[in-house]
Amino acid sequence: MKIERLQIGDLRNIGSASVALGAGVNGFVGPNGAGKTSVLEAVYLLGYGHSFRKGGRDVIVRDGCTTATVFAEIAVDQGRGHRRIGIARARDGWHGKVDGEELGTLSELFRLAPVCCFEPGSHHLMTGAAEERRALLDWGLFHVEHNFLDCWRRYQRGLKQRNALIRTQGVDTWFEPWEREMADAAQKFEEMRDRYIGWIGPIAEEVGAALCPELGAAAINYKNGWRELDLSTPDGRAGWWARERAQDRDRGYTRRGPHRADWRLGFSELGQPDHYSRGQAKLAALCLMLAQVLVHREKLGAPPIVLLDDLASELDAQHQGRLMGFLRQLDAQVLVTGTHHLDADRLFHVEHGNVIPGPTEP
Ligand SMILES: Nc1ncnc2c1ncn2[C@@H]1O[C@H](COP(=O)(O)OP(=O)(O)OP(=O)(O)O)[C@@H](O)[C@H]1O
Repeated sequence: MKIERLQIGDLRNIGSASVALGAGVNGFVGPNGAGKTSVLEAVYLLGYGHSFRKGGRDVIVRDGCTTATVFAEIAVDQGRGHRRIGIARARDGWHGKVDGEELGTLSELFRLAPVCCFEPGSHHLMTGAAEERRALLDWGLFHVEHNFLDCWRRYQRGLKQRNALIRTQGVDTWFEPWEREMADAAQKFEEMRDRYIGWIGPIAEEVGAALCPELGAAAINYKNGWRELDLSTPDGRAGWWARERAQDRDRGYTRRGPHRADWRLGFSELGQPDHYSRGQAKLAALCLMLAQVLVHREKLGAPPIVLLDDLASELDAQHQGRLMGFLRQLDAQVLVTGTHHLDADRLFHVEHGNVIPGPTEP
């Protein structure tokens, strides 16, 4: 999909902006605090229903206003179809719309708006907690495997119930139905994760070789969250959870299962991901994101939208050049921000929350 027009209302310092985006690279240039990242944030909200920046949900709403809105006219099916999508952050929570219809759940909106983002905090993906990395993996699966969301939700519901029983000293027989439900859902979505890792592994290797050959060979390291337990036993996952109940009660939570899975991108010339420098962690995160862009394109026929925030301060000129060449080859729609001139197909000047098309002064 590609965004043809983006409309933003009362988001951060942007009162009202209507932006006609082009295919290819759209550059947003302006001084610090102008509102460039907020434009990217608006697009990100369509794809995730939350920001990539820290802070509560309400900080995105412009001071003194009640609701932040983002609407987009998008082209789908290689331009053969058009949809109107929107999201609003109001006092009572998030609201989504597709073609004028209010949505009961936002997942329909997210499915229409696949977005990948590389921003100044992306290095945390490699060096921070596993939760963010799992979310990234599951984002990829959500788009390419249609049953994923259903299985994932069933598993999360079961897990929540099991953890509640652990905390409230529930008797063993109450655990069994939830453990069976979790096992059924987990088996299905772990198969999907295995498949995804199988697809992305060789692609990540190629991306690493193209983007940062100096780091050596890239390889995905995936851990399924079971810490080597043999899942092929006759009673499988449910059996393990039953046998581990006593220890889980001691620890106060379910210690094993796909909710503890993790994945990272390692390089033959680097040490453990935990020891990556900030710059190395950024490159690894970028390679992982690009590999996801490629898997998405291969499975769904078109790449997701790519957001690159403050690229010039994140990557040196050589890596920037390789990245942009890569994205142009993929025919991805890119939104990139910077404080100086950007190499873009279409430029916008951003100042005091206004987004103005046209050439921009360096
Ligand atoms: N809720 C809010 N209401 C009004 N203004 C806000 C709100 N939250 C942030 N701002 C302001 O909006 C602007 C948002 O800036 P943004 O981060 O988008 O700028 P930027 O152009 O990307 O800047 P930089 O180059 O420094 O990263 C800042 O000036 C900030 O002070």
